[in-house]
Amino acid sequence: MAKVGIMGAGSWGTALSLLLHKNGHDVTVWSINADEVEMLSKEREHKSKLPGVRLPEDMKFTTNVEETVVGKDFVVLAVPSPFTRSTARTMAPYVADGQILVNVAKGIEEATLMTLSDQIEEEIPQADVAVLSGPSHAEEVGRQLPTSVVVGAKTKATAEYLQKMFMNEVFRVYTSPDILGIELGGSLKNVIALAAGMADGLGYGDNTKAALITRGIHEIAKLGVKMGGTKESFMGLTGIGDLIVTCASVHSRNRKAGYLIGQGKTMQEAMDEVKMVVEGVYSTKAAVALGKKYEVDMPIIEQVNAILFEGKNAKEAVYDLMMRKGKAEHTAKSWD
Ligand SMILES: NC(=O)C1=CN([C@@H]2O[C@H](COP(=O)(O)OP(=O)(O)OC[C@H]3O[C@@H](n4cnc5c(N)ncnc54)[C@H](OP(=O)(O)O)[C@@H]3O)[C@@H](O)[C@H]2O)C=CC1
Ligand SMILES: O=C(CO)COP(=O)(O)O
Repeated sequence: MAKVGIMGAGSWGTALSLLLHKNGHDVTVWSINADEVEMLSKEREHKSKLPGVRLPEDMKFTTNVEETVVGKDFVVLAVPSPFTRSTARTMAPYVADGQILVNVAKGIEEATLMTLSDQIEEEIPQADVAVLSGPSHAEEVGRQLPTSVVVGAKTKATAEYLQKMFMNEVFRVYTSPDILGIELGGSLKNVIALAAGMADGLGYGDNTKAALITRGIHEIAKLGVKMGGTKESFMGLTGIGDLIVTCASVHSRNRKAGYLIGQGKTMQEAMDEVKMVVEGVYSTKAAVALGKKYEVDMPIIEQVNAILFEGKNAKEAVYDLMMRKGKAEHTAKSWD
């Protein structure tokens, strides 16, 4: 049995707490919100974020960071990306040399263009930072529906240790050394999922969605490989796998927000209606900036940015995408 701390009691933190508890671990969950801690301690269910999922009586909830970090075999960071750095900073004094921290959030810091694991390392240099990502909606993990994800770590030993800690008969965990590729796939897919939702909101069909998914992963992989990620990660669970589930699932917050925007709501109205974090909104500007920095053309992501932040109409954005100059699908083979 391991001692585990979970930073964040949103839908993902709650679902992973239950999974780790079911695996026999001793679980302490932190939230910044005292009301949330009181509610979870009393009701043993997160009615607004993970309804219908019963949490065990011996799971501890607290607002105390020290209690969640000190003496734990590993700590999971499950706060939305805009709060990753501030949360890591509050944890830093309590993290031991070599203590394993697993980031499960998906985002890129807009101001620095840093991945979340890089931010955590900057704030907590003594930590052994790993990531867990893949197609894994909290609602389905909470209901124990078969799910497969990837753990990325700097050493094989840490990756295999975490694989053992998280894995069970309904949660299959693969390992990978490609932390960068995993994190880029997980954050950039949210931008494409917003686009897929917008297409649904506009009343477009399955053909449109298939095109967005296929050309979307093309954009993500082009940028990701140029930044140093491995192509296989973008073609795997943390790339195309997560992109498919986020573009298609009724559970996706990004798809839902995109749908509402496609129906004519503003970005703020859509975010307010979804009520949970819409990470793609935060990753879009960073994705555009990375595209510019690495000189990678990312037309879908650029159109999402124009819709979200420049007031462009979603229908007009689709028209502009369709009417770009004709081009070859890829350059892997030519007539020459
Ligand atoms: N939900 C899912 O299915 C999955 C989510 N993820 C990723 O996990 C991350 C967390 O998402 P999710 O659990 O869905 O988010 P939720 O919106 O469900 O929860 C967010 C949590 O963050 C808390 N919070 C608010 N402000 C702060 C702050 N300043 N510092 C720290 N915490 C704060 C919220 O508290 P309060 O309620 O008081 O606002 C809430 O408990 C995201 O990056 C997401 O992409 C990854 C895979 C699956
Ligand atoms: O990353 C996720 C599933 O793997 C969750 O996506 P959403 O944030 O769009 O719900």
